Amino acid sequence: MSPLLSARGLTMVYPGSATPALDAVDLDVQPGESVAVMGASGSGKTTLLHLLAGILRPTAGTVTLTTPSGPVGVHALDDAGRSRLRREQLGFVFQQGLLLDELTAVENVAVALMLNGVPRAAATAQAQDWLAALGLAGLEDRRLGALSGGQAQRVAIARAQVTGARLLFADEPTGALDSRTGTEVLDLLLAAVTQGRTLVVVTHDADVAARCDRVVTLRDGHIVADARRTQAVA
Ligand SMILES: Nc1ncnc2c1ncn2[C@@H]1O[C@H](COP(=O)(O)OP(=O)(O)OP(=O)(O)O)[C@@H](O)[C@H]1O
Repeated sequence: MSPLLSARGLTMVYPGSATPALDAVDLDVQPGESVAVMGASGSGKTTLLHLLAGILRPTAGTVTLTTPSGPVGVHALDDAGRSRLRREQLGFVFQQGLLLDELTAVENVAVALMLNGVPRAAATAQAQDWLAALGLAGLEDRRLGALSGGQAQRVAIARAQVTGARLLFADEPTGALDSRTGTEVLDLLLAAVTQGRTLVVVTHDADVAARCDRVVTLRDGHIVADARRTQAVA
């Protein structure tokens, strides 16, 4: 099977820094797998995620995403191209950043579709369906700022999937949650994988990593381990 995402020689040297945050990393992500990215603080996890997802452009190396219309060299796209690719092809579950406190739950999800040209009424209907599927029926019209952390992460998971994105990126999705709520949020992310999506998740949490198909470990900008589980744990 050809990879959904393929990085070669991926290198990032931040301006003003003498050492690379990421150093010639090769990584293939297969469709339908869940990949946890682990490593000590400062090892390059978020940098890798941001390069794979076209949030950052690498200093050197390539990132190739297989899309329905063919392979795309993410590294070679300009800012507008990467922004469009993220909007149309990728889903993000970050601790903060994409969701707006002053919008309601349903508006936060619908806006992802509206940015891709879907009319408001259709976008709202689809957003409501996703929120209901993720256990937020009845909370659609509540402002995001008035939701709990776990509820807000459910909104983020709805938003990440409503556009039909096949590849989801999550950065510490359970980091700010108590363990029970964290488990529920992880259950929902892994359910997306069961339904055919692909997940790359940066985490410090060994429990999260233990439930992913594969664990990639970074140290000082290098991949030092890449372990695949042979059997899924229910
Ligand atoms: N915008 C930036 N400018 C300069 N250096 C940066 C920037 N972002 C990250 N770095 C540096 O790059 C290295 C990798 O950082 P990164 O955030 O990718 O690590 P991480 O493994 O995600 O860490 P954490 O677990 O603490 O979030 C670190 O040395 C960090 O200080």
